Amino acid sequence: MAATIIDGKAFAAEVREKVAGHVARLKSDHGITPGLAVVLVGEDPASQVYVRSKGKMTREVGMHSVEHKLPANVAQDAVLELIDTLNNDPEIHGILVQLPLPEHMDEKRVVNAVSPAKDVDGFHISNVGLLGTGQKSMVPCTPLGCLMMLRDHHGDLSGMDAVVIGRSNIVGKPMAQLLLGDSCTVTMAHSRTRDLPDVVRRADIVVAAVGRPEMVPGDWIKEGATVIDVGINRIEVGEKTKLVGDVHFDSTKDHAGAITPVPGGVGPMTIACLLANTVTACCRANDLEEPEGLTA
Ligand SMILES: Nc1nc(=O)c2c([nH]1)NC[C@@H]1CN(c3ccc(C(=O)N[C@@H](CCC(=O)O)C(=O)O)cc3)C=[N+]21
Repeated sequence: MAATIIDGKAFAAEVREKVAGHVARLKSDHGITPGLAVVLVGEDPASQVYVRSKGKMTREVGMHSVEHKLPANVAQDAVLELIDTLNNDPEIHGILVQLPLPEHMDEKRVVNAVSPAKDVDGFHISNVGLLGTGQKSMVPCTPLGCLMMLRDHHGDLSGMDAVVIGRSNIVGKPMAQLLLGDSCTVTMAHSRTRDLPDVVRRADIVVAAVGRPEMVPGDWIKEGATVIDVGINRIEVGEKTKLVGDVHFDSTKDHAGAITPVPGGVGPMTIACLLANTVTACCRANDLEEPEGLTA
């Protein structure tokens, strides 16, 4: 059976439209404009592209958008100072520090300097702990976007067998927590997992988040399973480059139940969830009821 292609691009546009509605309501009813600050250190061209598209979409939904670009050789203390200023700025409800940071910086220290209430990436240890204990938190954007697509496709995920491939702090681990929260039976697989193909073959839901182009072949995927491909890998094909996921799409698309494409799957949802998290943070900061369906 041919898989349903889960259109992350269209879904993300719907999420952004919902966000725009809440932004309009916050402005008209409360005189509040949600604000997002993005901090970019260094000149990595790929990072610059993401930051630009984030800024554009932030403005499109009517939010206040600020970008801080710092040179790669900036002192860590200057970044910490900027974060402190943003933490205390009442017009800013969300702060994102683009990762990775240059080598000379202590990434944990910088990430944990962001006020947990404004931590729209959900990377601060307080938010990690809250998510891990099932308490209200800021939820990392990529796993949140994956969860939204899974809920939309399946409704209830309860009792489903989910395998997450990849154990990163930004995707794999929080993804597993969210799936557990929705009562899946969760297996975390990684580079040392024995018999990875057989582990993946059990899964009703496969989330691939390893960052290795097309490493999951179609014959690892159970007939009818749902495949969420988090990988965004740029590979060379002859003279050109193209984007591929962590899953080999062509060998999977004919027997999976559903699959997210790359591009146009998880990526656009990640940005939409960043905007959703900013609205959520803004509502919480102002003791207003937060929108339904935009958080875990
Ligand atoms: N603190 C932090 N938070 C992040 O969320 C974060 C980060 N740092 N560092 C960099 C990565 C990367 N990232 C992407 C988001 C959307 C697309 C996206 O929308 N991609 C398009 C394709 C874009 C293209 O054509 O290049 C797609 O998949 O359809 C890609 C990559 C967020 N990141």
